[in-house]
This record gives sequence, C-alpha cells and structure tokens, in this order.
Amino acid sequence: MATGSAKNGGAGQKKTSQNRNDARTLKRKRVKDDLSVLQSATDALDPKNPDLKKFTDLPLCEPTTAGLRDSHFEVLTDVQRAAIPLALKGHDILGAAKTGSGKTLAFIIPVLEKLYRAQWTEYDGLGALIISPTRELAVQIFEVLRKVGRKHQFSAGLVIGGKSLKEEAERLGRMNILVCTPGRMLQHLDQTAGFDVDNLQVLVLDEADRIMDMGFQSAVDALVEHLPKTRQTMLFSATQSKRVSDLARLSLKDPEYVSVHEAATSSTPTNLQQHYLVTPLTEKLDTLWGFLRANLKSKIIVFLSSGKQVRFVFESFKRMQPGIPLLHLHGRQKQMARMEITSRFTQAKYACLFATDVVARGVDFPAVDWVIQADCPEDADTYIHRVGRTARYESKGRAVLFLDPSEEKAFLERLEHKKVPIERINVKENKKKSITNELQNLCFQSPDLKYLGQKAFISYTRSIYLQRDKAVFKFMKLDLDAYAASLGLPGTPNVRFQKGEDIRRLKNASRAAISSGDESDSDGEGGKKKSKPEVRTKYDKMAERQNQDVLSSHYRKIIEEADSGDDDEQDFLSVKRVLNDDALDETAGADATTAATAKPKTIMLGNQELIIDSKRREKLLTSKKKLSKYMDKGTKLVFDDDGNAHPIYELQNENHFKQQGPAEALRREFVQTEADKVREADIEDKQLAQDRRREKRDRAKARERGEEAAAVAAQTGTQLEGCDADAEAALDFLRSLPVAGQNGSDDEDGPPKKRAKKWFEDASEDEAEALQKAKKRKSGKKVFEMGQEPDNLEDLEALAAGLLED
Ligand SMILES: Nc1ncnc2c1ncn2[C@@H]1O[C@H](COP(=O)(O)OP(=O)(O)OP(=O)(O)O)[C@@H](O)[C@H]1O
Repeated sequence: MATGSAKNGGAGQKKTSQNRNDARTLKRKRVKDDLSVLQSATDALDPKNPDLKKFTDLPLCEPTTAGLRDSHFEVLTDVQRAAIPLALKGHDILGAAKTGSGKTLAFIIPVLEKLYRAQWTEYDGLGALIISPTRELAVQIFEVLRKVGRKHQFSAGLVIGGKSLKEEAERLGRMNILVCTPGRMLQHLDQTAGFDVDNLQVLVLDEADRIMDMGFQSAVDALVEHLPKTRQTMLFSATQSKRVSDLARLSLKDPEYVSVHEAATSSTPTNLQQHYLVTPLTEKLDTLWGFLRANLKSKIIVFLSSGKQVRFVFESFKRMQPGIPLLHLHGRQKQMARMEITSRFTQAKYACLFATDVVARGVDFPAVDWVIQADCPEDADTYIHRVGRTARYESKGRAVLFLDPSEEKAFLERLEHKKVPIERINVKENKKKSITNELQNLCFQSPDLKYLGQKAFISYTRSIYLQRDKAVFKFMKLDLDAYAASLGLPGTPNVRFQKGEDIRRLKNASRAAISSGDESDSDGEGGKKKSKPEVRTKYDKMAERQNQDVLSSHYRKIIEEADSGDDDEQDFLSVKRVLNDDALDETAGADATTAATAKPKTIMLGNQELIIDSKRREKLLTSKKKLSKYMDKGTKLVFDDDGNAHPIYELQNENHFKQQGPAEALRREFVQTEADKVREADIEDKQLAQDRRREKRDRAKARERGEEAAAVAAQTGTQLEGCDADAEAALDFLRSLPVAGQNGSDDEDGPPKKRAKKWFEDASEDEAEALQKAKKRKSGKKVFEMGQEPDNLEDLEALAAGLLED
C-alpha cells in the first residue's frame, strides 16, 4: 500500500510539475505577446498626436497603468504628454517645463516601462539611476516611484547618505532602480566592491541644470564615466540648460528638446500671483515680521540666503512669538531633523518655514499659500524655482520678493528677460513697525542669539560680496552699520577680508573712488553718503559691559575659527570684536585699533587717567566714596610731642647718627639691650609657671581633704537614700574642679580652649608632662587629658588618683 500509494503519488507529482511547466510556458508566451503588442503600439505612437490626453491613451504595461490608476493619476499634464511618448520610443530627452507641472511622472513612467520591456529581474543588477541635487527632492522622487511602481516587481533604493556607507553598500547590489544624490552615488561607485553599473539602461537627472552647474560638476563627470554609453539619458528642469558643453559631457545622443511652455507668455505658473516690494536691507526684518503677523492663518515659506540667516531669523522670531508655528530647514541640519521638519511642514495647515535654497527646487509641499523671498535670489532661475513651491499643478499661490533699492532695477530686468510677470506692492504705512528694539533686547539677554546674529551678518555680507551678478548685488552700497543695528547687534562686527584686508577700508576706498567719478555704474548714491557720527545706544553699552564675560568664549571661538582656517567661510571673512571696555583692552590688541571710533573723554585723578566713556562713569565722579578707590591711599604719620608729623619709619639724619658713635659699637649695644630684655621676660615667664604649679598642688590637696571627709562619713554610716544621687552629687562636685593643667580661667562652661603657644616656651615643660602621662599609661591607669571630663565612677577614681599624684 505504501509502495502503491507511493507509485500513485509519484505519477501525481510528475503531472503537477508538468502542469506548472505548461503554465509557465504559457505565461511567458503571453508576456512575450503583450510585449510585442506594446512595442508595436509604441512604434506606431505619434508623439505629436493631440488626442493623447489620458495615461490610458499611452502604450503602457499593465503594472504601470494599475499603479497610476491606484494613485489617482488620470489626465496627462503638458510635459507628460510631450515627453513620455518620446521617451517610450527610446529618445534622450531634454525636458523643460514650469514648476509644479508634473515632470516627475514624465521620467518615472518611462523608467518603469523601459525596465519592464527589458524584462528586468533582480539578477540583472542596476537598470536605472535617478539623480537629484538635494536629499529632500530625492526622497520625494523615491516616494512617487514607490507609489506609481507598486505593481511592478522591481527593487528600488534611496542613496542619499545619512546612513553608513557599509549599510547602504550591502543593499546596493540587489537594487534595480536607485534614486540618489551625486556625491553619495559617486562614493559608492568608487568604494563599494561588486557594485556593477555596466548594465544601466536609463540615467535621469532631475533639476539637471543645478546638477550640471559648478557645485556638482566634478561629481557628475566622474559618475558618468562609470556608466555605459548605450544608456538612455533624460534631463528635466523648470529652467533647462541647453549648453552644448553640458550635453557633450553627458554624451546625449540626438536629444529631443521638450520645452512645453517655451511659447508661453510667462515662465512661471499662470495661477501664481507675483509681487515685489522695495524694502531697504535695514528694514527687511521689520517688513518680514509685519508680514507674518498679518498672515497667521497661512502656510508660508520664507527663503533666506544662508543657513546662518535662517537660524538667526528663526531663533529671534521664535522668541518674539508671532502667533504662527515656525520651522526652519537648512543643509547643515542632520538628515533625521531635515526629514522630520519636511514632514511636519507637509502636514501643517498653518506654518512658516524659514529655509535656504535646499528646498527651492522640486520639493512638492502641498497647499503652500505664500513664498516670501526675503533675501534676493542669486539669479532669475533661482527665483523661478523658489516661487514654484506654491501654485503647484492646478492650485493657486502667491509670492513676494523683497528687494533692496540697490537691487531693484537690475533684478527686475533679469526677471523680465526670463518672462516673469511681477508687480510692485508697498507696505501700508500704518502697518510698518520696527522690531529693532525687541531684537536689541533679545541679543542683549541672550549671548547665543547675538552670536547667531553676528554669524548671520557675516554670512549675508559675504554672500553679497561673492555674488556673480554685480549689477544686482552692490556690496559697496550696503550700510553695514545700520544693517547690524537692524539685527539687534550692539555693534557692527568688524568684517575682515581675506589676508588682512579690511572690508570697511575697502568700502571707504571705493567710496572715495565713487566721489572722484571712478566707478562707472555709480548712480551717485555712494558719493552722497556721508560718514555718520557713530551713535551708541543704551543697549550697546549695556551689552558691551555686561555680556563681555559670558561672550568671551564665543568671541574666542570666532577668532579661533578664523585663525584655524578650517571653516571655508572663515577663510574668507572673520570677525574681530571692537572692544571699548578697559577690562578687555589687552585682548583687543592692535586689531581693535583699526576699528576704533572717536577718542573718549578723560580726566586725571591723582596720577591716574580716568576714561569717561559712559554715563555710569560720569555719575561715579560725583560720589566721593566711589572716587576714593581711584585716589591715593595716603601715608600713616605719627606726631611727636611738639605736634610735628613724622612717617612711622623715618631715617635719621646721617650726621646726627654719626655723632652718636661708631656704627658697630651701636649695633652691639642694641643687641645687648634687646638680649637683656628677652632674658628678663624669660625669668618672669618661669616665675609664672612655678606659681601655676603651686596653685595646682593647693587645689589637689583641697580635693583630697574633701574625699577623706566623704570616706569618714561613709564609714560612720551616714548614708543617704539613693546612692546614685550621691554619686551624681560627687560627680558634680568633681566636675566643678579644675582638671590637670587647667588654670582658674578655664573653669568656665563651654568647650575647652586651646592653650596658646608662647614664644620661647620651654619645651621641657611639655616633655615632663608627656613623660608623666606615659608613666601612668604604663601602670595601666586611665589618663585624663586636659579638658576631658569624667563620665562615671571609674573615671572619677582615675581622675582623683591622677590629681593626688600631681
Ligand atoms: N497627471 C497628473 N495629474 C494630477 N496631478 C499630477 C499629475 N502629474 C503630477 N501631478 C501632481 O502635480 C504636483 C507637481 O508635480 P511634480 O512635483 O512632478 O512637478 P515638477 O514639474 O517636477 O515641479 P518642479 O519643477 O517644482 O520640480 C505633484 O503634487 C503631483 O502629484
């Protein structure tokens, strides 16, 4: 039975496996047929067909179609309609379309289709590489890929750093599609053994113009060197570079230019309202604060030029509590923090995010109402990307650009050239409010905030100085002192140019040139500028005076950083504090003198020069008591019988001294007299000691007599009730007696006094005492030390015996 059944089972198994093979063959055939249908449909596809409206109109495989359907994507956007058919046909693509127009899907769908059609499996290795300039954007692309590609069997990974290289490397080998940032990817290509990209089918560069520009140039060049030339390449951005050199570097083959909005009247979304307002640099924070207070029920992104600006504005505004949740994001934050903030802002209904250009490109925050560019962007392209964070897809949005009067003309020309429609608005006069006082208070109360303010000041000044477009960013026109004051700083950080050049001097030099007509682009403003007398506020003085100790470590840090030269920023600029306070004069050194201001008032007090640099000092001059510390301390005098004053130690008149006799004889006479005095004092001391010993003996005899009387009373039976009471009475009596070595004055209550050691005390006295005690110890008797008190009867006996022996 067992065998038979086994036989039957074997036949059944054979049949099942036969069926499975048949099913597999059938499936393979079906897929092959599907693929050939798909391919013929793709070949027959007319990319310019105006009837292509929906994703279902495209020759897409079932998993992609299902993924799109489940993600509720139905209708093609312009860029998708133009780019996807060309990409499906295998063309290299150079795609440019407005922000928020759906470029991500325009490359993700062709990527999925390409690998599906190649029947890519896990054994084929890496099939597609998508590169993004920022981590935030990479994460977002990865999310879209996961959503739309959910019905596919491909494995996909995110390589953006933030994890150990080893951890990432272990998983790389199994990935079919990777979304990455250029630097991290290059690191893997160089260092991860067995990571093979020879088979790569598609390379995508999102925000290609950014990836191709200076910052990533070398990383991208090195990366492309690892990739096979046979791949398909797609480049997308809202502001596309068509530079031949860039395209050559990526070895694009006859790329198709997809520029769907080229003919449009504007390069920004039509549902975006754009405005600018002219606000001097010194009033920028006032304007920003006023704007936030007026838009508490909004979702706002505020772009600033550097991480340091972001931190300072975020920290100071947070302390002033505007009434809207504040967040901040910049590239120096840890990866986890960046992701956390991104997700919090995504979910928030009302919030204000202060950010650098790290989120200027590609990031798709939902429902942003306002984009504020508080610092002018470096160029019109950056402007377009920043404003593109609102009015995405079909939603509406508003953007406001803050311009300094010196930036207005040239930057508006740049925007016009790029077809950006923008209108001027003004801040209502009654809404204007200065927050300088609040900022000054905050900087005074918090040295950390002041430190951030100084860093923000330096980084802003530096960024303006380094800008390429000198027609827009006129460093020489900045009023640095007023700008520093507007940040709440008690003084203008002394910004230094590399290799000891002082920017202040540099500015002054060119102002001189302007006034003599040397600068061609001068509009006369620089020449008109007069050097204002330096006004120091109450806060300046308070901060200088009171914060100096707390801040010294910060300043040391700034100066050390500048000296060490490991911070690229500090390579270029550094801050040296201008120290006015006397206490810090030493540290200020020669450098401070370069920035020294008007010479302060001084007065002479005795032979001291007192600097009057504050009201406090001036007030001090009215108080005699306080002044006394600056006056001479005076000399002590003694008066002789005739009432004449003499110093305590007065040198004798030399002639008078000589008349008294030879110096050696006088010296000997003096020594002899002093020695006699000491001898007499010694005799007196010895006599005193003898008297004390005698007193002691007398007291001991008196005590002895008392005890004898007590013993006689005991023998005669004169016993009172309660012997304990007797013992206690005896104790009291004995306690009242002076113990060995104590004189009468030590009889008082209270702790025993330490005997003062006399000068020239006879050591033999101590030794004799010590000898006696040793003898008593040897004899096994209890020894009482000076000041010790008897506690019980046994102690009393010992004490009495000791007294008798004395
Ligand atoms: N066909 C579509 N139907 C509906 N919504 C879409 C479609 N395509 C894209 N979107 C949505 O439009 C928004 C913007 O898309 P996407 O981020 O791809 O824009 P983009 O062109 O890459 O923008 P940017 O230039 O700023 O990077 C996203 O929220 C996306 O989900």
